[in-house]
Amino acid sequence: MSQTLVQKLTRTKPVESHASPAAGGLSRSIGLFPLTMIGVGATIGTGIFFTMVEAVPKAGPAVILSFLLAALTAGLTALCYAELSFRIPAAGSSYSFAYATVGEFMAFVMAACLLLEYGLAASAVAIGWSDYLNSFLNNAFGWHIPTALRTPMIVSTPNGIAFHMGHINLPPIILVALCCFLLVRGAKESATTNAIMVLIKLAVLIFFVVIAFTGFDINNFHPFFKEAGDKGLLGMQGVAAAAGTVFFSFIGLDTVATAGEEVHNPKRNVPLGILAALGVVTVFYLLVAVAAMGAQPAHLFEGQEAGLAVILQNVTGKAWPALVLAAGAVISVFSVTLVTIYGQTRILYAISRDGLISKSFHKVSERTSTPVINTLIVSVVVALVAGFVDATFLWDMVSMGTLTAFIVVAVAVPVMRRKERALGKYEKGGFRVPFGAYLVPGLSICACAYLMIGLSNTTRLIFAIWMGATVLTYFTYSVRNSRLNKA
Ligand SMILES: NC(=[NH2+])NCCC[C@H](N)C(=O)O
Repeated sequence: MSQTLVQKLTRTKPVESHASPAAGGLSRSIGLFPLTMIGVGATIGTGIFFTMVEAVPKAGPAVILSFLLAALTAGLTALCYAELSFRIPAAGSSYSFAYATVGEFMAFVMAACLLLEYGLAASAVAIGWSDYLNSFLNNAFGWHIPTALRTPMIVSTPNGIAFHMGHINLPPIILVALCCFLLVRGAKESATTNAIMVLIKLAVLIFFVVIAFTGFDINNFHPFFKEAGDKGLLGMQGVAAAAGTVFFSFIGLDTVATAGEEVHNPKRNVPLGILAALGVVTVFYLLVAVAAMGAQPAHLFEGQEAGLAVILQNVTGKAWPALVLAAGAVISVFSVTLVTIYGQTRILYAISRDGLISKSFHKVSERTSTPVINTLIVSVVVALVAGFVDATFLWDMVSMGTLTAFIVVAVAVPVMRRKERALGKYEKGGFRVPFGAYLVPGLSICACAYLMIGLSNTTRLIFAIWMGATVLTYFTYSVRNSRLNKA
């Protein structure tokens, strides 16, 4: 019996078909610890090394509250992801959640948001890596990478877009190639390499906290809020604005859910992995924020280019701690890029298996059990964007895509529970969002919508164009090739 258009747009994929991957699929090789490290690796990265410089001028010492607010927003979303990943442990993360609940069309829209959240983020993070590498080389050897080889062709200037012919940002391209090499070799190898890099970056942050605490002065916390006479937004308004800035540092926990088909015992490990990663990230960020605030007065943060490194230099009066920190940042951002590209390939894998995009994305190599063609295509696109485009274009689009994805996931929680009840299959046990099906997802939606308000009109316009292209693709290709047509 053929389906009407509305039936096609809202058809959902049965949960059972997510859970048991077909033969010739990905292999289960990742345990709880490396999985948690994937979450921490994807999340702690570029942001924490820089965000204080932008956030403290907005909130003053009350930036501590901004971190708590951002952690709360990220936490509400993480709870939703944890519940859904228990019910739908598939490689596609939020895309698969949407497909099982709000239907095929919304799942495809979600897929387009995820290309921003992962693909574009990978490019943006790789560009950040280039900056750290350069400052590390400069500090260590007094050598700069030549400007034409570390700046993009397409640049944003106060007067609009400018083209610098002959310029290419080479370091991020090399970084993406390295990540591609690792990811093609194997998921387990990549997870192990990642876990090692994560431990190094946590060690570097501990190093920062310990040294910064030796310069701790409680007076730096007075006055706690920005007061009348200060620049910018005051009191809690400043705190909220800074929370929007800090939030970026908390994105990435959902990467845990993209590993759903390569994890041992995913129904237990994926929810646990998300919550454990959230805990680790929150504790580290709060420690860093308190230590940094205690080490210098709030007004010093503004325009402090090298972020945390300068604080160490000021506290100790020596250059080597700053060097250690810069080296840590280089490793840290490497692991963010690696796992973000990993997440993107697994999401495309799931979409391709459902027939909504070309089949080549779910071809898995027999030798390495990794989706080789998929990984190559993703890497080339990520590398090209990173090599030629200015990062300022990218960050806001990443936030827009991510927040939209988070909202759809929150909607999916009550939909999923209802569906299971209706089918008489409500599963007891496992992880469930506390306080009923509506409170946490509802708060999560409000928090995300609030952060979205802060984004620029240009961002919203480009996002609308991107969505237009998505809808076009869906109607010209996906709706006709969906595997559910044959079901
Ligand atoms: N899935 C993602 N968008 N990952 C990118 C996360 C960026 C990370 N929170 C950072 O501060 O560097």
